[in-house]
Amino acid sequence: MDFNATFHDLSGASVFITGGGSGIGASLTEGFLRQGAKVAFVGRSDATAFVDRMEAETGNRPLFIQCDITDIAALKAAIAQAAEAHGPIGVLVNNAANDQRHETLDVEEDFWDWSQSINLKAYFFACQAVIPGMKELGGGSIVNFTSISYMMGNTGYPAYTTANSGINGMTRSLAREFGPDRIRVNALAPGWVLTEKQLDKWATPEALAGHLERQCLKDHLAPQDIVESTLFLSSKTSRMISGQALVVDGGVVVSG
Ligand SMILES: NC(=O)c1ccc[n+]([C@@H]2O[C@H](COP(=O)([O-])OP(=O)(O)OC[C@H]3O[C@@H](n4cnc5c(N)ncnc54)[C@H](O)[C@@H]3O)[C@@H](O)[C@H]2O)c1
Ligand SMILES: O=C(O)[C@H](O)[C@@H](O)[C@H](O)[C@H](O)CO
Repeated sequence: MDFNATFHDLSGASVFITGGGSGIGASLTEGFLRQGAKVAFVGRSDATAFVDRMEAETGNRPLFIQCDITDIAALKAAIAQAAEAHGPIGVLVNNAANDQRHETLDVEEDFWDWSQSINLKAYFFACQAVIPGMKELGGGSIVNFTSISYMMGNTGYPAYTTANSGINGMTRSLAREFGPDRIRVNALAPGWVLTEKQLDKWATPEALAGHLERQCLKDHLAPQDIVESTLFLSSKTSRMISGQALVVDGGVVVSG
């Protein structure tokens, strides 16, 4: 993968990424590794082949910890393990999510709780778990992945869009509370990013064409298009940016 920017302070930084083994997360892992960061990531399924490939391609081996983030005790233990290996976490990227489609009238309580536990609850408790270490470090950066889906008023996954919106509220509140500790908390809202999963599951030619119609820029987004924005929010380059939502969507959501 080719990146333009170097963020010098990310070299040697202890970075924790949820869902860093596939989709956008895999590109994030690679992006941070190429900056020389010490990267730990969690995911549900074994990622040894990906870790080996990353080491071969970047010369920097990430630490993979198998963990289902709906198990908050396991998530906290994974963060503690990463901090033990790499030092206190200076950058947290809450990236893992699940955009499984569902109809409002079909949703049962169990599905709702499952969706919120991945798409919102795990985000909060990951933030809570890294904050004491960030205080020790004298600061840190948290990047919470959300989506433009709720801004577009998309249908077909209301539990997911509810969580996406909640992430922005949580981001602003934590940014206010921990700003005095120099901990920055921002959200990053991608547009439609053509990961293998999206291509496999939802990207019909009609849906792709309709979405491109709504973008100012007429190229589809790829996972690597999200990486440098994340590195920027993670790095001290953005030292006075906190409580914001950065939209990276090719210009679907145009403000003003
Ligand atoms: N791809 C898009 O078009 C798009 C658009 C807007 C926002 N986003 C956001 O970007 C982020 C990444 O999306 P993506 O498309 O790469 O998703 P993805 O489904 O391709 O990957 C998600 C990752 O999270 C992991 N994960 C999911 N549930 C988990 C669990 N319970 N425990 C541990 N790990 C778990 C998966 O294993 C995977 O590695 C998400 O926050 C998503 O909301 C994506
Ligand atoms: O993660 C998401 O938010 C969704 O999975 C995607 O479907 C796109 O964002 C949406 O299609 C944009 O219109």
